[in-house]
Amino acid sequence: MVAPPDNDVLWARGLHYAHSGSPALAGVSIGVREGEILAITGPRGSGKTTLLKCLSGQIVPSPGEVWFNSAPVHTLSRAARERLRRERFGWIDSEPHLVPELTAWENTALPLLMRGVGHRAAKRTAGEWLERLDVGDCQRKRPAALLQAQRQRIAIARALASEPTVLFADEPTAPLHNADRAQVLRTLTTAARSHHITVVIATLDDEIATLADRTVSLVDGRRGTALPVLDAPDGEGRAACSVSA
Ligand SMILES: Nc1ncnc2c1ncn2[C@@H]1O[C@H](COP(=O)(O)OP(=O)(O)OP(=O)(O)O)[C@@H](O)[C@H]1O
Repeated sequence: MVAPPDNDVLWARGLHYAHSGSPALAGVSIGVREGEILAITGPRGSGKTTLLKCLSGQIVPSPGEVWFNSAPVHTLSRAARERLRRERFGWIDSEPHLVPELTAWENTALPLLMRGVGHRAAKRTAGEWLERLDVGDCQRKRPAALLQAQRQRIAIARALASEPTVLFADEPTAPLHNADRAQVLRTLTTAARSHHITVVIATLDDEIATLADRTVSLVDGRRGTALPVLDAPDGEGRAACSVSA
């Protein structure tokens, strides 16, 4: 095994993965720089979710290597990978998975409380993130009393509140109305930048090209061809690129 470049917080080489014998990734190599917002795009079934799961240690590539902060992830035990995910990674799914018995603020504060943050501080932090995601007035409500779009905003607030080193977001705007998607993506990327959170985001939203630092496309489990560099009017997104399998 050859160690990855020092400036990549995440680095993966030659990732292959098959679901029950059906190939989903066919030799993807990728590096993610510290603080970068990297968008993974591609048509349905191109392997975006599988790539995020490999990079975040949820599944182990075979063959392939994943490194986090210059340490191998793919050789870790299941327990060690779970600890890494709990302590250093965040995950936003395409559907909000909230604890039904807990209120919005309790759901948002849960990862902080599990890390030993005091009740008062956790509640204050959760409240701030819920305000930022425009669901501050839902704090005392349980998921069943909320719209799916509100639940998703709470799930995003929960992921950001624990300030992970790397935040993985798999189609995070899927449950939102079109009108809300760009605003939520903007909030997510702005918050990540201000808190130095590295983001790897799989999305079909075109808006991401103007918000991400780089865009990598997947086609049939391989990296696609180069995309043109985009000049965002406000300079937020810095480029889009992708080359070779
Ligand atoms: N649990 C599974 N069992 C069997 N096949 C799967 C499973 N998960 C994904 N696949 C298959 O692996 C391939 C890649 O799927 P993946 O979900 O990674 O792609 P994706 O780009 O995220 O797609 P989508 O945008 O639809 O979520 C697809 O052909 C998909 O059908």
